Amino acid sequence: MPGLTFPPFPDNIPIHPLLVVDYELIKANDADEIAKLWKAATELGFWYLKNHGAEREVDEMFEMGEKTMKLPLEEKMKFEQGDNGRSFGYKAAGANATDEYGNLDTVEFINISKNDALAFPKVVHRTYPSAVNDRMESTIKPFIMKALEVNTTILTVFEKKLVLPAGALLKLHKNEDLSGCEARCIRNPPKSTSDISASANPKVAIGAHTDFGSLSFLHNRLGGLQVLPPGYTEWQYVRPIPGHAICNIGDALTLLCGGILRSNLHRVVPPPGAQAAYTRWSLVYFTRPANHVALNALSEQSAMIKARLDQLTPDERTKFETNTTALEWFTRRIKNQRINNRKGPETWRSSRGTEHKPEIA
Ligand SMILES: O=C(O)CCC(=O)C(=O)O
Ligand SMILES: [Fe+2]
Repeated sequence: MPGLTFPPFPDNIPIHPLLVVDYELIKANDADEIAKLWKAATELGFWYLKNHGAEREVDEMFEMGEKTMKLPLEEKMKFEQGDNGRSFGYKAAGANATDEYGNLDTVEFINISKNDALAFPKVVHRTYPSAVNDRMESTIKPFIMKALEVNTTILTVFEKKLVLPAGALLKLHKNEDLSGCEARCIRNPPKSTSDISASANPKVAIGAHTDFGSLSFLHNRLGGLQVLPPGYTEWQYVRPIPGHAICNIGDALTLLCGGILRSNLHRVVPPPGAQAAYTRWSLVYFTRPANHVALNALSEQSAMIKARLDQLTPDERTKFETNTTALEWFTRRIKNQRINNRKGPETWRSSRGTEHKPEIA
């Protein structure tokens, strides 16, 4: 995959421009860049991140992903995540619903826990296929370390902007704590030529969702990611830009800050135009709070978060007092997406997070 050239991303489709944030300037504490990051994180919840310094690690992760997905299905299934709401391990194509009707997803992916990667060869949560183990120290750990650095820098900015005490967010995301933090490499198969010509209503690869955790650090090469920005009724594509990561806020962070930072609805469809004939690879690092963290707004630690909650009706406010832990939140969402657990539309609804339009599929 690295080095391959793809047909261009088409111009004649609805595209949503994201703000471009320069990571080097964020690290240098540049006030204008921090203002841009804050605007992106509070208005849409998605932005491009350039100069993140992880390109080499990202390419190597895609190589690892390709090797892993090339293993026989029978071998990969030995490491399947299962139906109990565990995320780590392999997920086969078609194991998750993409909507309340029970349509199936088309992606396979491998999720590698941060705790397992940092402790390797010690097993914290579970074991992985050989193609993962072979690259754990040379590729996966370095990628995770880069992603952690990026996400820690960004969380530190948010902590200040939310006028939280220093370390208030970081201490909920300690490296040594057990958490749902994971790296995910995703493969979506190419569409056949007949599918492409009949693609007025393309099959959804990953259903509409908000991410579960705090921050996502995403890398893709082909189009297919779509966002539903506030006030829109039509999905908008996000154009992949070489060397630019896509970052977004997840539910856990939205909940902790009383909704000031936005966790926006998104989904993945087959790549647009001539790109649809290619296998689509993507890679995400999900930063999530430690398992024990209660997902309630931090209003006692920030007058800004408290003021935000005070503007809400009592009903709206209860949304930010989930009284569930991060582990319970993830387990519920993951478990109810699994098609094997489906009883009816209510199962899909039970998998929902803070989505502002849960009925949209
Ligand atoms: O593949 C992509 O571009 C996005 C993947 C995604 O949204 C996810 O895995 O949560
Ligand atoms: Fe996502």
